[in-house]
Order: sequence, then structure tokens, then C-alpha cells
Amino acid sequence: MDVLRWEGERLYLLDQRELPHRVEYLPCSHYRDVAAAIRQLSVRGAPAIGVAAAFGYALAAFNYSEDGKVALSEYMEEAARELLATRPTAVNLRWALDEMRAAYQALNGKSLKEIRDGLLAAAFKIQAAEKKRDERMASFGASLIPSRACILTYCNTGALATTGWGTALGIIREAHRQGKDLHIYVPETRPVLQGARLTAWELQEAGIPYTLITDNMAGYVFAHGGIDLVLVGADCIAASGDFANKIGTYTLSVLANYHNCPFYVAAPLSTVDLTVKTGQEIPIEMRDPREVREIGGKLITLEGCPVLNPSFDVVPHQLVTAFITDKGILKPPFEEALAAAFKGGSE
Ligand SMILES: CSC[C@H]1O[C@H](OP(=O)(O)O)[C@H](O)[C@@H]1O
Repeated sequence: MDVLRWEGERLYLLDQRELPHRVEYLPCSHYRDVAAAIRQLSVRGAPAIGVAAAFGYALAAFNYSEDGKVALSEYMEEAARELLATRPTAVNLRWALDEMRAAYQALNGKSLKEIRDGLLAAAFKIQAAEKKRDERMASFGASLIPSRACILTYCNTGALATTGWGTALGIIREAHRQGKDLHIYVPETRPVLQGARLTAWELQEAGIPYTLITDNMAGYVFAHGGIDLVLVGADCIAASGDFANKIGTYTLSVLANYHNCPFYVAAPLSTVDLTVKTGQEIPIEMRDPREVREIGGKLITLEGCPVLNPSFDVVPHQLVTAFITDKGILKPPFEEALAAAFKGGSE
């Protein structure tokens, strides 16, 4: 199932809010439709957000009319700003838009049609590059998975989150493909239930045995010796190796550490931002309180009940066993390992 499709000057986005029971695509004829889709989590997952924003930026060139009211470069900069503002934590969003703006600069002076075609090609190139990164990560990561393992993963890090093979879930799928005997524990991942709705569905589709648990059952599963390793994704990895991921990941890292359980993070280098020195500097997206007050759009508490809704939390690098990236497995000291991985470029 495609996370996104480009057809006839329109971007169609799989509306992940409707999964697993309805498969619906949102037609985006304007870049602001793409921005709205990212904001409302119709498309979500750090790499997938970057790819969608890349196509959204290309779409802006198709939205531009040569009526002379505003210069193309000004229009494109506004589109980049609006797309960038949709979600502040996922590094891939900024990384992809920087790549697209560079592509636009390289097309400067060309005809509008050449610019449109060139930006669309650049968006497809970004999507293809993310897919390649996923495949490399899956191969590196599968080497860490024992022939028989109970793995706890979190949120959704599969094809739905990257438009390719997936990050953490891509590793799990590759290990399963290699014939390893796996059982996956899937916390539901409140508030919007990416685990219960998306990861359970991807594992079912892949024929991988799993057990859905509520988030507050994770400690029980660890305490009853059920977890051999934890494998999660990331939305922002700082230069120190501190990283941000779905809210609740910090809790899992402390549990894993207490139970001497390896804690792995799978992410492409396009999720690393070396200009962010430590976890304290990672901007944490605060989302609509209705996501906590409601489940599936149904109010479960008092109207207007006071709510806290940070979408991510930060794990200190001391609790990370290794990062699995498209450039290999990075072990402590992470500052040096991340800098060295970048030396070869993030492609
Ligand atoms: C492979 S990135 C997946 C990453 O994104 C998720 O957040 P969201 O669903 O809000 O975009 C979560 O943090 C996952 O680890």
C-alpha cells in the first residue's frame, strides 16, 4: 500500500488516521493541503513527513501562477516556511526541505515547466534515497537480532512511517524474512495509538507474531522476563546521542536499563541534526489536547479537562545501547561515532 502517490499534478496521501479499518487517500492539489495533512497526522513518521513535504514543496511550483503578483522565489520560500512549521521535532522535515530548496536554487533561471519537472524529480529522488537508507538499516539491524527473540518496539516505524521498508520495524521485518523466530510486544502508544492501529496492522500483514499491550503494561512484561531487546525509531538525534522519539520512549529506556535489556534506536542519518548539541535543545511538539481527551474522536473525559500533550520525549544517550543507521551500527561514545558517520556524508 503506498503511503503517497503523485498522479497528474496532485499528491495523494494515505490518510493514516483512518487505518487499519479504512484505506482512504487525501487528494492534495495545493501545498497547503500537504501541510494540513502533516499537521493532522494523516501522514506521520519522521522520514515519511520529510518525503511528503518534499512533494508538497514541488507541488507549490505547480500551484504558482505567473500572474506577476509575487515572484516565484518568494512563493517557494513561503511554501517551505509553511511546510517546515507543521511539526517542529522531526529532523527529516527540515532536512528534506533544505534538499528541495537547494534543488530549486540549482534550477534558478530555468522555465517554470523545467522548474516544476526538476523539483518533482528531486522529490522522487528523496523518496528513493529514504527507501535505500531503510534497506541498509534493515540489513545492519537484523545482524543484531538473535535467532529467537522477544522484541518490544514502540509507536510505528514501518513502511507507513518512512514510505520505504521502515526503520525499527524494517529491521524486524528483515530479521523475520531471514527466518528468525520473533515475538513482538507492541504498546498501543497513546494518545493517537500508532502502535495499536498501525504497527499491529503492519506486523499482521507481514505474518510476524505479536502481542498488543497497553502502554502501562510495559513494566509488567519486562518484570516477567518477556523482553530480550527494545528497538525503537527516532525523530531527532542530537550530536550527543540524546534523542527524541514518541512520548513514552523515555519510560521504556529506563525500564530497559533497569532490566539490563539492550535498547536500540534505528534511524537514518537524515534524522540526525549535529547542530543540536544535546537533548535539551530538541524542540518538543505540544499537540492538541483533544488527542488526550478523545479516543477515535470520542470524548472519554470531561469537556475541557486540563491536559498535557507533548508528542515526544527525550532519551539521554547513556540509556542507548547502539544506534542502527544506514551507515552502520554506532556504539558509544556517540558524539564521536555520529560525527564520523557524517564524515562520509548523509547520503
Ligand atoms: C520512523 S520515524 C517514526 C517515528 O515517528 C513517530 O512519531 P509520529 O507518529 O508522531 O510522526 C514516532 O516518534 C516514531 O518513532
